[in-house]
Amino acid sequence: MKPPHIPAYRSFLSADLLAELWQEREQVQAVEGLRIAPGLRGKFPRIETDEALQFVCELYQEVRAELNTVLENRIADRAFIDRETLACVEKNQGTPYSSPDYQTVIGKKDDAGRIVVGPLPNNAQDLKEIDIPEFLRGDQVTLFGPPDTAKMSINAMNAFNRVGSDEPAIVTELAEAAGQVPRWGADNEDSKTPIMANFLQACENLMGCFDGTLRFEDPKNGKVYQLDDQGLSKPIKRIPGLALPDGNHLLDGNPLPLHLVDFALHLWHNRSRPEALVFYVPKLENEEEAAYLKHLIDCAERHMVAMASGYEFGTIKLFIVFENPRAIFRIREMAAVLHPHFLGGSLGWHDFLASVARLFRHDPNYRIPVKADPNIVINHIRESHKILVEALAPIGAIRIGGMYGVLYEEGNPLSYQVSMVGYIRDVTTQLKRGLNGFWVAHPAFVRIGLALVEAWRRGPESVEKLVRALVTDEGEARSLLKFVFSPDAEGLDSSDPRYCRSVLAATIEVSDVIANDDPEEVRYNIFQALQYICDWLCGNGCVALPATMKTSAGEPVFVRVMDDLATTERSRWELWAEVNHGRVSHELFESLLQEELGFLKAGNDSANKRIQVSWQGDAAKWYPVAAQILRQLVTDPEPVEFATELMLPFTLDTIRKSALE
Ligand SMILES: CC(=O)SCCNC(=O)CCNC(=O)[C@H](O)C(C)(C)COP(=O)(O)OP(=O)(O)OC[C@H]1O[C@@H](n2cnc3c(N)ncnc32)[C@H](O)[C@@H]1OP(=O)(O)O
Ligand SMILES: O=CC(=O)O
Repeated sequence: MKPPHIPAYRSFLSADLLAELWQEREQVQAVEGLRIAPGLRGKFPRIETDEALQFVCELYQEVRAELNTVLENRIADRAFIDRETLACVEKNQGTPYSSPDYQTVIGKKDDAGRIVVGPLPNNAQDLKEIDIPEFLRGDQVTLFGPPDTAKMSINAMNAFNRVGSDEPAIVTELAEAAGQVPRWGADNEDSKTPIMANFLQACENLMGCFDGTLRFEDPKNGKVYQLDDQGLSKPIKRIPGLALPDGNHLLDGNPLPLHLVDFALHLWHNRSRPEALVFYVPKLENEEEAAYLKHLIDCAERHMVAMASGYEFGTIKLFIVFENPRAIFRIREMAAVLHPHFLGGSLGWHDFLASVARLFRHDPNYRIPVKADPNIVINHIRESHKILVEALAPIGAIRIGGMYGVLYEEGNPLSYQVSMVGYIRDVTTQLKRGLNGFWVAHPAFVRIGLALVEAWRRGPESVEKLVRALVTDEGEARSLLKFVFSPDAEGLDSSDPRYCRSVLAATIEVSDVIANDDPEEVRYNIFQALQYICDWLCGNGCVALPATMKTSAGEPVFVRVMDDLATTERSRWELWAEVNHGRVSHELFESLLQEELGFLKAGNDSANKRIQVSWQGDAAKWYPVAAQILRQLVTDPEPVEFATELMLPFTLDTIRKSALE
């Protein structure tokens, strides 16, 4: 038997499973050695053409050795991080967590002399000025969402024109006067269940967005969805991270890389539209990984130029999501490697905190900020935003903040108010830091976001007028305005020995919102993760889960919180740390898991605890699987790095069919 092309993929798809898949996949006559899941080509003949598949496979052959090196390095680097962290735990005996002498893996060198986590001593090399294409200049108010359905894609494209019936006049005035259109982060990553049909449908929907033909008639109510004539969002496609294989396209028995399949199919079909060739790249870790990406793009563009279609080198443009704790210290190096494709980057907090928690998993003193903390962006993502701006502003690159995900309940004024207060706090904080934009989860926040940026540009009078229109309670508005016009929270100076830890939000001893091991916090994380994983298994990678927040007077208010794979990874690493460092017993975890499963199964909502993902239909079959996956994620002493290592097989048709029988 031949060795696998990319052994790291075996942790997602076992050798036995791959052998089975290989037998049932259908041979593509035009491409030697390529087999595809039955039915896919028939369903998506426009996408899965012979020529496109030929291009995917040639590109893969050119880059696979380098990709393999990157993924093998990740494994070696994880092992180094874990070994060093355990050694630090020994050395730190008796040293308080807040002490400047407290040691971590940051700055430590491996046998090859590489600093695995942390800044390089000499990262001031000259960077070239970034040339932002005309169509991407301006404010970067970005709606995210999966392009899997035509309806959602059209709604995302038309977000600017979605004017609520009760939109305040000042929002209308500012949003229109801004002269900007939203961006749309067309997400093929954390808000999506990676079922191949979803990717191919998304590819087709995006083509329809670019050529203006996408249309949908909702069979439920006859409503027709089509693209507006003006004000359309600019789509930027987020491809999956490097770690994931694609079990649907197998070359000589090996799964192709999912990011490569998604990237190459999109490029192939949109090669004559430069506006379509802008991508968000998630979960990249350092300049070595950026070099792989550069190689992939160089090879891909060589093919494009050779086809003599007028294609120019450098057309592909990239935003990097600096959400990995290693990447945040290497922004300049990554920008340099990715020239001339690099446009800028974003930094949210969900994935960032989840991967920081993974990094520090063996340090029992490390505590992740709790999800309910309303000040995460303000207090914990402060230094990382500062680093992003300091690295990118001098070269004119675009810097984008993170996602605001607290949605209001329609028709509930208090819920609207609480959601707006959080939104305005996060947005104005990010604008104070010099960011050019941010992400939102739902179209209802797009025009308000554009209006906020325009008001900020105009000055305090406009900001106050807008805030008062959005937050009508006098007390709330007053304290919000005080916050908005105060300077940003103080951070640590970069000469402080704890600075790099503070960049990673790794300085918190106990959350002032709720302790991580409080049974209510544990219960919340279980309740959230069970519903999310179940919904993911059903095929919906993003869901708004019910939650309660408080007004500034302490009154509980019902809201909906955007949950995706990143927020669920955050929850499970928090649970893992509490259980594995012995602050929450296995028995307590298991009994809360059983109670939450019982609550979900009984389906009895209460006033302050509502169920979003009902135990019905397919979900009834997936809930027990979700519970087993969560148990494994939380209690395994050597947990998988990505939850998808356990979940990916459930995206494959054969396994889905037998699970649902
Ligand atoms: C941490 C990270 O990685 S962030 C990036 C990943 N996360 C995301 O991309 C978030 C994407 N957001 C979403 O998927 C959705 O907004 C959810 C799941 C959170 C909520 O969805 P729903 O509960 O269906 O929202 P709701 O019922 O309020 O939708 C109202 C309308 O807005 C539309 N809508 C809601 N969210 C979006 C969106 N993100 N893009 C486009 N349209 C949307 C719906 O299609 C619906 O349209 P309709 O009025 O024509 O029927
Ligand atoms: O990817 C974005 C995040 O907030 O995580």
